Parts: sequence; structure tokens; C-alpha cells
Amino acid sequence: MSDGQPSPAAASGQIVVSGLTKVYRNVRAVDNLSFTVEPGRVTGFLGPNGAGKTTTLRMLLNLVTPTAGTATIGGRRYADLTDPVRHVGAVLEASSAHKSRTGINHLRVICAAAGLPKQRADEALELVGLTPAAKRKFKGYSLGMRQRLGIAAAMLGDPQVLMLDEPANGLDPEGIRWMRGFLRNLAAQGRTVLVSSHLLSEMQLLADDVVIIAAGRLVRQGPVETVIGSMAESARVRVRTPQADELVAALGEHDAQVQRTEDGALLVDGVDAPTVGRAALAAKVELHELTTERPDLEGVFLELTSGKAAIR
Ligand SMILES: Nc1ncnc2c1ncn2[C@@H]1O[C@H](COP(=O)(O)OP(=O)(O)OP(=O)(O)O)[C@@H](O)[C@H]1O
Repeated sequence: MSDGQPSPAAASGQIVVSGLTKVYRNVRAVDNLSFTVEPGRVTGFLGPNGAGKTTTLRMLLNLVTPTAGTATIGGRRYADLTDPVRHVGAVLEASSAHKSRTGINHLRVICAAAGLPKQRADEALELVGLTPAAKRKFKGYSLGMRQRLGIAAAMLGDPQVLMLDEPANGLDPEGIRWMRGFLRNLAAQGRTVLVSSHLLSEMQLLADDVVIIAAGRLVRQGPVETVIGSMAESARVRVRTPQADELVAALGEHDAQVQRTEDGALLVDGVDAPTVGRAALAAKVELHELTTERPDLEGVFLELTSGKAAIR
């Protein structure tokens, strides 16, 4: 901007990836990738193994140099941020620390190196619920505690933007529930939260938006519900009735396509549940079940990425 004011993107902590490409020898790990990540939302960064998620995050954090394209956080490249730890926190892999160092000392060492006040170590530990284990040695931490310590380290600078690479890996259901609540809370505070994962069912519960990639390329991005809804296979209706033949005949007048399942239910495409209910009522057909089945993110993801993972 010409008036010297920060652009809205700079103020907001928006992430913008534009034409981003990384070529390793013959592998196009990331291939002309463009997407945006909005503040105040949790964005799931999804893709099968080898899709290029980690490489993209590493380019965002200036740990890998792009072959082409740009990645900016709040309007600036990571390398151009004046005080990056105060803008961006990242958890790239399960936290590692000196084995015989305590959790609190691990964080204090990072604070000292980053020029942050010492009390941020206590605050960050409190934030992730590790205060009771502050003086225990890292080697005695469970995987879940190590993940929390990694998040505490990322939060030391109270950053506007948080990026996590597969944070749910190896966590038990309680740990995953905690992580979900923690990240949702950060987004509710207006922060930008970008989480990579191949755990699609988890993303369906956690994310507001998804960016789906395969073989380094963008497959789909948008709000979770929109991405699911955009699939060709929209909602279908499952029906159970002791008068299946009569219902199939009645639905024939509504342009519906009906399949019979092995367990005797009918799957109806092309019409919604109220239409099926009305058709049944008009034909005096007794119904035992009438449900709308929506494709879940797992199904959408597999359909969108199938075949692409094996390209290279
Ligand atoms: N340093 C490197 N040298 C050569 N090839 C690499 C390097 N880093 C990544 N790749 C390749 O780039 C592609 C993308 O890898 P990347 O780790 O970014 O994928 P990912 O989506 O994070 O996968 P995963 O879920 O398995 O971690 C893969 O084919 C990988 O083998």
C-alpha cells in the first residue's frame, strides 16, 4: 500500500500461497500450488502420503527454498518478518528436547534464544495444561505430553499464525479431543490455524476449511461443507419398507434411481427424503426407515485423490 499502512492481509495473518513449486531432481514435490488460509478459522491441509504437505509447510517457514512461486504470511514472506516467533508458531514433528531437561527448562532455553521474557515459558506451559509436569524430565514425557510441549514452544511468542504438521499422529482419543478443543479455541481468538493431516475423519470434526492436495497439486479448497457438497455424488436416501416393489414403482414416477442393497434396504438417488416420504404415503407404502446419507469427507477425499498419489 502506498500510504505505508499494513495491507489488510498483513494485519489479518492471512496465508497466501501462489504458484508455489518445489522440484527435487525429477520429483515435482509441489506443483504450481495456490491457496489461501483465513484468520479466525481452522484450515485442514489434506493429502495422501507424499502429496507435498510437509514441503509446502517448510516453504512457508523458509526451511525449503521454492523453485518458483511465493508463500506469504500476513502479506510477507517468512524470511522478511522482523520478529518471526511473534508472528508464526510451527510444530513440524513430535517435539524433541534434551532428554534430561525438564519441560519448563526446555521452554526457557527457547525463550532465551528468541529474546522472549522468561515468564512466557510458564504461561505457555499453562496454556497446554502441562504445568503439573513442568519439573519432570522430557524423557519421562508421554507422546501426548511431547506434542503439548511442542505446541507450548510454538506458542511462546503468542503468534497470530499457528502451523502444525500431523499433530494428531500417535495421540490417544483423549489427546486428540484436547488438541481439537485447543486449536478451535485459538481460531476463535481470531488466529490463523493451519493443520496438515491425513486423518480425514478428524479434519471433518476439526476444520472449518480444507485445502486438499494430491501429487503436489491443488485438488479442492473451501469450507468443509462446500467441498463435501460439491461432489457429484450428493446426498442419497436410504429406505426400508416391507413393500419394496410398490415403493420402487411409485418412485419411478419421480425420476429417482433406486438400488437394492444386500440387506434389503433401498438406496435412492435423484430425489430427497421428503419426496420419498410423500411418494410412499401416496402409494400407501409402510416405511420402517427413511434417512438422508451424506458423503463424508473420507469418501470425498478418496474420490478426489484416487489415482493421483501413484503418479510419481
Ligand atoms: N529433500 C527431499 N529430496 C527429495 N525428494 C523429497 C524431499 N522431500 C520430499 N521429497 C519428495 O517430495 C514429495 C512430497 O513429500 P512431502 O513430505 O512434502 O509429502 P507429504 O504430503 O508431507 O507426505 P507425508 O504425509 O507422507 O508426510 C514426495 O514424493 C517426497 O518423496
